[in-house]
Amino acid sequence: MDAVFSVPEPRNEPVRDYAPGSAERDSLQRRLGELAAERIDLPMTVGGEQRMAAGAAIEVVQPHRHRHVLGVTHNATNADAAAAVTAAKEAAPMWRDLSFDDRAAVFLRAADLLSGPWRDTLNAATMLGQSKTAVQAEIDSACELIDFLRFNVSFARQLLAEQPISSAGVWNRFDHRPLEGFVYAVTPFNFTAIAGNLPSAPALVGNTVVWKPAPTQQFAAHFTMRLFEAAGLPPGVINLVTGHGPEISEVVLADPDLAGIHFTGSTKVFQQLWRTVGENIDRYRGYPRLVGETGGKDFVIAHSSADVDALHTALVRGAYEYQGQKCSAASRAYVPRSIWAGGLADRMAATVDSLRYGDVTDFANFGGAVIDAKAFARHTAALDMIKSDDTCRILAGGTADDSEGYFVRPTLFECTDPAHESFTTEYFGPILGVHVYDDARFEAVVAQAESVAPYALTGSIFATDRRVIAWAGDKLRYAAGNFYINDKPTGAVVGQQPFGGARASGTNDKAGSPLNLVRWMSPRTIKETFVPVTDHRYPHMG
Ligand SMILES: NC(=O)c1ccc[n+]([C@@H]2O[C@H](COP(=O)([O-])OP(=O)(O)OC[C@H]3O[C@@H](n4cnc5c(N)ncnc54)[C@H](O)[C@@H]3O)[C@@H](O)[C@H]2O)c1
Ligand SMILES: N[C@@H](CCC=O)C(=O)O
Repeated sequence: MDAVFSVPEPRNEPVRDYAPGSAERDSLQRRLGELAAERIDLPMTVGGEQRMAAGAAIEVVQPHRHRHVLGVTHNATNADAAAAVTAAKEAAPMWRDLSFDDRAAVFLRAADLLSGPWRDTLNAATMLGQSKTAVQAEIDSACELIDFLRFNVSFARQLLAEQPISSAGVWNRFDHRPLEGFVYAVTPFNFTAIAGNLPSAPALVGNTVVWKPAPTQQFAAHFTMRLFEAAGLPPGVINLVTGHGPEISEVVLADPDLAGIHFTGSTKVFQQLWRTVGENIDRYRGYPRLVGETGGKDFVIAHSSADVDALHTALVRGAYEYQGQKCSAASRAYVPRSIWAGGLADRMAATVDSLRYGDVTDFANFGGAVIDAKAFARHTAALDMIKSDDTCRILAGGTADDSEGYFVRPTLFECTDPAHESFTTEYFGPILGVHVYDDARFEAVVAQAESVAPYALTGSIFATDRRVIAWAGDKLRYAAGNFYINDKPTGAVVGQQPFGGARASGTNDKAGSPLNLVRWMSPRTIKETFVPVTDHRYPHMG
C-alpha cells in the first residue's frame, strides 16, 4: 500500500483514582486476589517460545510479605542468552521489512489492551511484585506504559517524515533504517513502564531486541511480554531472558552484532556495561549505541520566599511515595532556617511519622516495602551510619523491620554538613536529609548543592520571588535533566516532561521522546540525480 497514513493523536492516559466503592477498585481487588492465589512459572520467551532458563531457580516474592512466592524464574545461562541473540538476529529481516504502520499497530493495540482488559493484570502484578500502592501502580504500569507506547508511535511518525531538502534536478531522501544488529534492553525493578518501554521503543522503529528485566520485576515483566504477544508482536522481535544478568551479558556483549544497549538502572552497572563494550570494541560490526538512564541524588532547594504548604507536600510526596524508590525521589533538601524553625520541621516530622507503610493490597496504606533483602540491608546500614554521626539528627523514622516484609520507616533527618555522604550517595529508599541554612546564605547553598553529588537527574526550586527563580534556574542549569519550579521532583509525564539526566545520571536521551527514538535509527541518505552530468571538466578549465 503506497498511502502515507497519519497516526492517532496521542493523549495522556487519564489516571484512575480507585476511590472506595468504585467499580475500578473492585475489579483491581479481584485481580489482586487471583494473582496472589497462584504461583506461576516465569519463563524466558525466545523466538516466541516460552521455556524455563537452565540456571538456578529464583523465587519472585511479594516484598511486603516475603514468604509469599508469586512465581519462580530461572537464571539464564550462556546458552540461553545465545539462543535469545540468535532469535533476535533471525527475526530482524522480517521485522524491519514490515511497514512502520504495521509495527506501530502492534504497539497501539498493546496500549489499547492495557488501557482496557489488561489494566488490572499489569497493575495487580506491579502492586504485588514491586510493592506499589494502587495509585503508584496506576501511574506506572497503566498510564506511563500506555503513554510510552502511544507517544512513541507519534514521535516516530514525525521522525520518519523529516526529510532533507532537494536542489533542482535532485531528489534527496532519508531512509530511516533500524540499527544493523540487535538491541540489548536491560531494565530496572522499579518501573513496569520503563521495563516495557526499553525493549518496545527500539522495536517500534524496526530493531529486534534481547530484553533482560530485573528478577524482582519479573512478575510484571512476564505479563508485559504476554501483552505484547496478545497485541500481535511476531516471534523473535522481543526475546525475554530471565535472571540476574552477568551470564547473559557475557554472551550478549561479546556478540559482533550488538548494535545498542538500552539500559535503565544503577550508575555502577551501566558503567560496567560501557566498560565491557569498550573492551570489546574491535569485535563489533559497528559502534553500539549506548543509552543509559541511571542513578540520582535529587534535590529540593527552598528559598525564604517559598510557599510552605507546597514545600511540605512536595517533600512528603517527593521523598516517600513508592518508598523513595524512584530515581527522581527527593533525597536531599535545603531549607532556610526561617521556614524550618518557623514550623516546617515539626510539621514534617509529624506528617512523616503518620505515613503508613504496609501491605499494598490494603488501600489505606501510603506505601509498601522496599524491593528486597539487599535494599533493606543498604537502608539499615545508611540509617545506622546517620544515627551514629554527630552532624546528623533523626526527626522521624530511622527504624526498619524485615520480619514480615522489607519495611523501612519513612525517615527524616537533619544534617549540618551539606557535604556529608548522605547528601551525595543514592540510597534509593525512603530517607530524606535536610540541610538547614541561614536565610542570607541562599546563594552559597545553591552553589554547593549544584555539584556536591555526582548526579544530575532531577531537582526542584521552591520560591515565589521571580528574581530568585530566574537566578537559581540559571545557576542549576546543569544540575538536573528534569528541573521543577514549585513542584516535587518526581512524576514526569510522557510527552509533557521528557525524562532523563546527565553527569552520572545517564546519557540523557530522554525516554519517551523523539530524542530517544533517533538513537535506534541509522539513517541512510539517498541522493538521486535525475539528469546526471556527462562531462567531467569544469567551466573554469576553459
Ligand atoms: N534515570 C532513570 O530514568 C532511572 C529510572 C529508574 C531507575 N533508575 C535507577 O535504577 C536503579 C535502581 O534499579 P535497579 O536496582 O534495578 O538497578 P540495577 O543497576 O541493580 O539493575 C538494573 C538492571 O541491570 C541488571 N544487571 C545487573 N548487573 C548486570 C550485568 N552485569 N549485566 C546485565 N544486567 C545486569 C539487573 O538485573 C537489572 O535488570 C537506581 O540507581 C535508580 O536511580 C534510573
Ligand atoms: N519518571 C519517573 C521516575 C522514573 C525513575 O525511577 C518520575 O519522573 O518520577
